[in-house]
Amino acid sequence: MHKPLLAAEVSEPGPQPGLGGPVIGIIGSGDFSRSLAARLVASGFRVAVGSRAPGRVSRAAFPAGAELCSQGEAAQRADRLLFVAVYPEHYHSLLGLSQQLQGKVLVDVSNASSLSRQEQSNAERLAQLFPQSSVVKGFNVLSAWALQAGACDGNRQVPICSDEADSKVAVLQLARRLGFSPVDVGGLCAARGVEEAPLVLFPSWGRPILLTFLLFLFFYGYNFLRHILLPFLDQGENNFYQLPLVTVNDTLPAVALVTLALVYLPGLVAAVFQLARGTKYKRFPGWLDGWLCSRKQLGLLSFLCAGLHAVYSMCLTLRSAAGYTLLNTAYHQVKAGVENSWVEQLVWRSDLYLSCGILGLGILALLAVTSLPSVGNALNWREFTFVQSGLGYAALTLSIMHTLFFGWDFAFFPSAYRYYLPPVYLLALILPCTVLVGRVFLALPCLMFRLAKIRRGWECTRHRPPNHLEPEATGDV
Ligand SMILES: NC(=O)C1=CN([C@@H]2O[C@H](COP(=O)(O)OP(=O)(O)OC[C@H]3O[C@@H](n4cnc5c(N)ncnc54)[C@H](OP(=O)(O)O)[C@@H]3O)[C@@H](O)[C@H]2O)C=CC1
Ligand SMILES: [Cu+2]
Repeated sequence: MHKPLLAAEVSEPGPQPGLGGPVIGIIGSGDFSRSLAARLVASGFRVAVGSRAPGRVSRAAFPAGAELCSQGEAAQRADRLLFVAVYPEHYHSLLGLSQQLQGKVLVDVSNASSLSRQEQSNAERLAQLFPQSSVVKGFNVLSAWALQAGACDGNRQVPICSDEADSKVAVLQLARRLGFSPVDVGGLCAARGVEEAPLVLFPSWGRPILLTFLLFLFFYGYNFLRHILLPFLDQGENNFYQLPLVTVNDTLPAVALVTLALVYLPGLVAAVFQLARGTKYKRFPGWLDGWLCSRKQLGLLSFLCAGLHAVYSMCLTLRSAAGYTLLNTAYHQVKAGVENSWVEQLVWRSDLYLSCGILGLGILALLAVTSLPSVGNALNWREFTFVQSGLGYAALTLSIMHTLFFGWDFAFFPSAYRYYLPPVYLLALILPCTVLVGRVFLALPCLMFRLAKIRRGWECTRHRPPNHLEPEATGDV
């Protein structure tokens, strides 16, 4: 019923380059206009770029298939779609074009200049200025450059909204033909959110960062209490010099270990849910969904803490305090007449924990690299699962071993529980060990086969033998 918005709409698979595809208009000749024109021409459309002063615009900046003309001419030449690539504060300067723009679809591509939900959206303002045209909001990609970037960015999602269904369909089709994945986000009242999306700072990182920060605060506070405050109050020991480096370095591995455990815990919880419900088709609770979606961020934060811990550890011996302690120990040893202070057991301990730590960090680095979209996309499904799950558990196991070797047998002596507080590494081990035990438990054949069946679509209620199904189906239970 709606008139074809693009000539190409009738003849799939789309307009042919140079063969007279539909004309798309663009008002404005700035950065966005140039990038859009290049992409439109490359996709086979003809383009009319309308400028206030076409003679002043550099012809070389636009592709050969784009025609530079006045704003009025562009409005007239456009078959139906016109992009408004002008800053919103200049929309009113286009009012003289109202006649030519009548009945046309105006695509508002502007981004918000600040985050303030109360304000009217730019698109709604444009719709008020041009009541005779229909306004569609869309194409809010991260930058004009992202718009131009070809195939590698092709799957980028672009939200699109409008109150006019026909016009919205036309813009959705155009976006698809330009290689984007358009998402219909509803009416023009959604425009404000669309305009603000490029301004939101790391939306998926807030909670993981907060969680990591809280863990840091907890472990740092615990270390401060156990190693600095209580010894000071109790025996007047002055260990405050440890605050900037030693205490931070005692805290970072604990945070890294617990955060890494938090990457793998939601997967186990999800498996338990599926086993208990006997189906994978029921939605997980919201908190679990959110947690599952934060695993990549948590993993990268864990890697950051582990990396910092490695750098801090390498600097430990550079400190003046380390030099003094070594000299003092040597002096005491000379006085006591001890010639050889080699303790075979402790030599093994330090070599083992260092080696496990280095290997664990190396694997974490590999995981971090494969979590980059460009690298992850190059792996097939099996490779990705192997790296993210198999190697992930290897990193977790090595980190636990690193901590266990570090703790050695000291945890078995009462002196480790100064002021009745267990050492921090013991606290940090609780969650990771629970995750590892949970994983081993799920690898038991009976659970593993049932879970594999569920993940292939088997449902316990549907596949039960009829005599089991009956009472439930009739509601007798
Ligand atoms: N959707 C997205 O992801 C992105 C959207 N944008 C949006 O695109 C729009 C244009 O951005 P961009 O191309 O970077 O900006 P530019 O400053 O590079 O270009 C703006 C153009 O507007 C034209 N214009 C028309 N009327 C006026 C006027 N009265 N005063 C000044 N200029 C006028 C000018 O062209 P001429 O002189 O030829 O008339 C100028 O080249 C903005 O609304 C911006 O928010 C920008 C980047 C990404
Ligand atoms: Cu360590």
